Formats: sequence, C-alpha cells, structure tokens
Amino acid sequence: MRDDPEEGMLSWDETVFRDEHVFEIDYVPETFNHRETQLQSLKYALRPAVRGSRPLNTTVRGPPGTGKTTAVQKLYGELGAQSGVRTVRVNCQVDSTRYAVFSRIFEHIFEYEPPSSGISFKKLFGQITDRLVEEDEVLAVALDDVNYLFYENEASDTLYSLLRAHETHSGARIGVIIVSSDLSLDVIDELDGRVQSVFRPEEVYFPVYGVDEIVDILRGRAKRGFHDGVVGDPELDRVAELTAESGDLRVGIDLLRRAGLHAEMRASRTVTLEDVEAAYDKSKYVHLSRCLRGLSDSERALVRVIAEYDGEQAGAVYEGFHDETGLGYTRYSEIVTKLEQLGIIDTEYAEIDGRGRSRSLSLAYDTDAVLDRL
Ligand SMILES: Nc1ncnc2c1ncn2[C@@H]1O[C@H](COP(=O)(O)OP(=O)(O)OP(=O)(O)O)[C@@H](O)[C@H]1O
Repeated sequence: MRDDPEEGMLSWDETVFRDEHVFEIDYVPETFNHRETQLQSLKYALRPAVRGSRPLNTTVRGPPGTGKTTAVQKLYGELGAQSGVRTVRVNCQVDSTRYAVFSRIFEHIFEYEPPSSGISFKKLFGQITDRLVEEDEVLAVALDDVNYLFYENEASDTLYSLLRAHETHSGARIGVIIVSSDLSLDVIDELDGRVQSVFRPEEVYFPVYGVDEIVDILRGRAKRGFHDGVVGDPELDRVAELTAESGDLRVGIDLLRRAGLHAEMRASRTVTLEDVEAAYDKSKYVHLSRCLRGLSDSERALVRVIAEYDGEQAGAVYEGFHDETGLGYTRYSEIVTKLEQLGIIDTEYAEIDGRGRSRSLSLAYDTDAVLDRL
C-alpha cells in the first residue's frame, strides 16, 4: 500500500483561519479595550494640538506587551487626520541617534528621505521647522522604545532639540511623547540638567492586563482570526493563563496562531488544549525575545555570563561579569534586579555552611534558547 501524502492533513484550501493576518506582529486592532484611562490621559495631553498649540510632553511607561505602542498608533491615527497637526512615531531601536530621529521626522513631513550625502543636523532641523511654520502645523513626535537613545547617549541632545525648537526657530510648535518599557530606566534622572529644566512631562502608566482582560482581548482577536467554533472557552482560558505568566499580550496572540496551525497539522478543525500546550513550547519565547531585544550591551554581557555560570553564587557571577565588562558591583546589582524583574533570570537564597545566606543566579529559560536569541 502506498503512503497517501494527503492523509492526516487538511487540503490546501481548508483552514481554521478566517483571517490569519490579525495574529501578525504589526496588526493594529480595530477594538482596543481596557485602556480607557490611559487613552483619556493621552488625549488630554494631545488635545492642545488640535487648537494649534503645543501638546503637553508626556512619558508613557509600562512592561512589554501592554498596549503602549498601539495606544499611540490609534491616537496618532485620529490626530493626524486633523488639519494643522503632524504626527510622527519614531522607533528608536531603528533610529537611535538624534540625526536618525530627525531624518525620520523629515521623511514623514516631506514624504521623501533627506539627502544621503549628509546635510548638517542644523540644516535638517531648520528645514523641518521652516516647513512646520510655513504650513502652520503643530508636530507631535512619539519616541517609541526611547531606551535605545539612552544606550547610545543621544537622548539628551535629541530631547533638547525637540523641546527648545520654539526658542531656536520662532513659531515652531513641537510636543513629545516618550515611550519606554524599561521600568528600571528613570528617564528624567538620566537626562542632562539642561533638559531636565525644560522637561516636566505628564505621566501615563500602562500596567499589565489582568487575566480577565487578557481573555476578553484574546476572544476579540480569535473571533476575527478564526472561523466560528474553532477555539472554545477552556482553550481560550488556558491561553490567557499562559499569557498572564509574563503579562505580555504578544505571547497570547502568537499562541493562538500557533495553536491554530498545530490543529491544522492534525487535520483538525478545532483547537484543543493539547494544541495550546504544544504551541506554548514556541510561543513562550516571544516574551524572552522581546526582553532580550531591549537590553543594553552591558545587560547582554551579564546574561551571557549567567549562562556560563548558571546556578552559581552571585559573587562568582560578579567576578565573571567584572572581568568581561570592567563594571562595578552597584551596576551589577542593578542589572541583576532588572533581569529578575523581566523574568529572564531566577534568583534563589540558600544557606551556605557557616557563611550565612547567599544568592544563586540561574536563567529562567533553557540556556540555548537564551543564547540563540541574544
Ligand atoms: N487592549 C488591547 N486590545 C487589543 N489588542 C491589544 C491590546 N493591548 C495590546 N494589544 C496587542 O498586543 C500586542 C502588543 O501591544 P503593543 O505593541 O501596543 O505593546 P507595547 O506595550 O507597546 O509593547 P512594547 O513595550 O514591548 O513595545 C499588539 O499586537 C497589540 O495589538
């Protein structure tokens, strides 16, 4: 008997998905619930722009995958449709210097890239502000993942230029939203004194969603993404429970998609709990990847050292870290706390014979999985 390659699989045109695109990373959801308070505060800060005034500067903070970027995208979409307002969102992971940030702003305003032959920053800035004044437009800039500007030591210069634009270029009106998922970064504290004196932002915080909120959000996504009846309540609850472990909504969205693909592989038209568990083997790394991506060089170095000294005492890990980076104990401790908060490492206290309590550090994920993504 010949093996039938079609056996045990759905045919090409059979699928559990109504619209698989809704599970993709850049999909902006139509419905955006459970962030009413944060949207309200952001609207309050942006509202002056509609009346032709400078919007209030704002910091948006919260752990990864809590809807910060989506909130800004939604409001900027609405605000950008008003006459007299320009909205530009800059991803600082991609554009991590002052020049790159202003090039991106230029590109949005002029709808072409600035000349690559390298015009001076002053000229680039001047052309942007001239155009804003000429067109009588207010500019609202969002610096997303702003921590990268700090890593490159470009944050103070960038903000200084944006915040004082009206002094150097009469008539320019610019407001800034800075978005950070690095809770250990004290944005104001890290800025130069000259910037601190002009930067008194409104603050909007995005906490992690509760399990019930996660269920509700994922139900909406599943409804759009899957055909009716593909995912039942017990499966959805399990997906939400697994998502709540990190609080990163990206895990849940990825998990729904992978569970659907897993069901299809079994030639099934419904997703079961087994599909969810199997898919989680991969989806759990979505949060890890996001967290590793956001680390600075010295933070990465410590992750590498902990991988090497997995399970060893904090003192021994420090020696390895110091040898690698030359950094001192205070910085080391701060990074340990940050990595623990992010869920990348676990720390455990143990009694050491005759030497009191000591702390051991280990990776919270499989070592190879971490090193592969670092
Ligand atoms: N309230 C919500 N309703 C529907 N989808 C949501 C909601 N909040 C977040 N999401 C979805 O979760 C994913 C992560 O959201 P988003 O990128 O806005 O988070 P973030 O806080 O900016 O994360 P990071 O700090 O890691 O950049 C996106 O796919 C987004 O569509």
